[in-house]
Amino acid sequence: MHSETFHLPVDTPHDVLLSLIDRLNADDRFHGILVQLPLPAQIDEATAIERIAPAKDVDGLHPVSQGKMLQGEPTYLPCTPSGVQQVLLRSGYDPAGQHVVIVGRSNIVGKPLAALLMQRSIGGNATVTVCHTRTRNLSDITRQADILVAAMGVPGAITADMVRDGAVVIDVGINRVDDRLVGDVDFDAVAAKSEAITPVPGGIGPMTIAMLLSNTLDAARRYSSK
Ligand SMILES: Nc1nc(=O)c2c([nH]1)NC[C@@H]1CN(c3ccc(C(=O)N[C@@H](CCC(=O)O)C(=O)O)cc3)C=[N+]21
Repeated sequence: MHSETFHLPVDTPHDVLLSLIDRLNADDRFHGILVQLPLPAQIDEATAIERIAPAKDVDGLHPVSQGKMLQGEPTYLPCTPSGVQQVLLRSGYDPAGQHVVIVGRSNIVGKPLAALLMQRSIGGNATVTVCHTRTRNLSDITRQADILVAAMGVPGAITADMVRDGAVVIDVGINRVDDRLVGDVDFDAVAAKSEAITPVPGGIGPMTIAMLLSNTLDAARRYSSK
């Protein structure tokens, strides 16, 4: 697989980034493009993502991809949400009929994950609750979760008292604290009472990368068969 990383200076003008995306859209050597987020203030994130050709949107964040996913149409799925779905399915925790509580409502994790897990499809059919900074009595809700997904980006925010005995806990947080990588879950205390839990590092991060590669392989196959 051929891959190139374009490291642009933090003060890159908006139009320079858009021209690079245009160039990569038109270059047959690339079947997939990912614009690493977050972007600096002079760049409008939504405009940059919309500039990616939907056929090359292996990150699954283009509004066309997100719209199709919401409607249950085939498309590139966003990598972290589909990584969460796959780790559940492949570990024997089908979300169907389960109460999944997602804490966090970002465009990259919380919102698309809710849409994915509620679909009428394999890996879907969950009852989904989304919590966020304006949620009242958060721990009353998280304690009702069969599957609890921590995606708020606050180190150690999910403590043991917020988790039902025997729950399955998915930690999506990637926080750097004193040069160490930690998740959004207070791992040791929560691990002691949960049925299963994903660690950080070594959990959803590598699943995200695997889904990106899988989407890119699909993109290359689709390109060569057209
Ligand atoms: N457009 C876009 N799409 C993304 O998917 C995206 C993004 N922007 N911006 C940043 C976040 C973060 N993210 C990670 C993916 C894998 C690991 C990962 O695999 N981490 C390893 C540890 C790596 C280490 O030790 O440094 C692990 O969790 O085991 C981490 C972080 C994707 N993101």
